[in-house]
Amino acid sequence: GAKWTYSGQDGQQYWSKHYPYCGGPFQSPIDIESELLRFDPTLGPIEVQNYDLSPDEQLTLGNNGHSVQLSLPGKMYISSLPRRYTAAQLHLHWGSSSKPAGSEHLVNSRQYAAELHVVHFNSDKYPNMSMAVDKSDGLAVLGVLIEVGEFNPAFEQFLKFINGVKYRDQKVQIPGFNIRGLLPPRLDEYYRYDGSLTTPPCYPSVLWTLFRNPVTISRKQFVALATSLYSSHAQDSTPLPLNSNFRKPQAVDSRVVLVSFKE
Ligand SMILES: NS(=O)(=O)c1c(F)c(F)c(S(=O)(=O)CCO)c(N[C@H]2CCCc3ccccc32)c1F
Ligand SMILES: [Zn+2]
Repeated sequence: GAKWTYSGQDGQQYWSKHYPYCGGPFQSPIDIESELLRFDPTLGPIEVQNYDLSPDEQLTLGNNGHSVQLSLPGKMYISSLPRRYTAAQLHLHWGSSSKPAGSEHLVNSRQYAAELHVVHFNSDKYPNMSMAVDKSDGLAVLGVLIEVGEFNPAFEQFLKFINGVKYRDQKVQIPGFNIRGLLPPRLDEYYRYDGSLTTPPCYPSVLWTLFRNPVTISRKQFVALATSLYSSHAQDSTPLPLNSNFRKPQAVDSRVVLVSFKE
């Protein structure tokens, strides 16, 4: 489709010109404010299967010009939702080294340094991501807030390869590792709401699960993420740094955010 960026002449306030859903309802991300929350006792712990990948398994780490993404094997899935949601890829959103706040979701207007998204599609109903991406029950994304603190060995399993994907469309094969290690310890505390892709085409097709507890990466790890990548191709004369790749919070309208925890 048409090119889009996070700022400038093709920036997020113009996305709806070519991608009408971006100007529609049920958009993500949102600012998760306390007064929107409703405790839902039926929200049990998130259960994931086959996230512990063997190092014999090869994953493709890539720079798609909008984020750094890691392809995930179809044996990984979420088993605690009414339908099986099979993993497709994970990617991140982050700020810049000068402005280290780059999460997409905010919690009571607090923006975290970065955010991890693990994208899954409803494989009970659809054969692949492409068929699921624009269906209202098509996708489920697990979101993890990231703050700067302790070094994170799980994130290092792919961050250590980031210099191999500096430029748009570069890809490298990396050994599998335990993807569960990227998630916070507690999968029973999360926010839940109906939303959308946070990039064009912004389809309102995502069941969002944002874990309550952030994880940490070290400042060195954050700086590597925020300063290593370019959205331009290697041969382009003007290298465009890839950072601050987060969409601003969208209107909540009459949506309620469910929470799996009481206080
Ligand atoms: N925040 S978000 O809404 O979760 C989100 C992103 F922010 C994001 F950048 C991506 S992208 O890296 O593919 C770059 C542009 O779409 C995705 N990809 C999804 C949706 C698009 C189609 C597709 C096909 C296969 C695998 C994943 C995806 C995305 F879902
Ligand atoms: Zn995302």
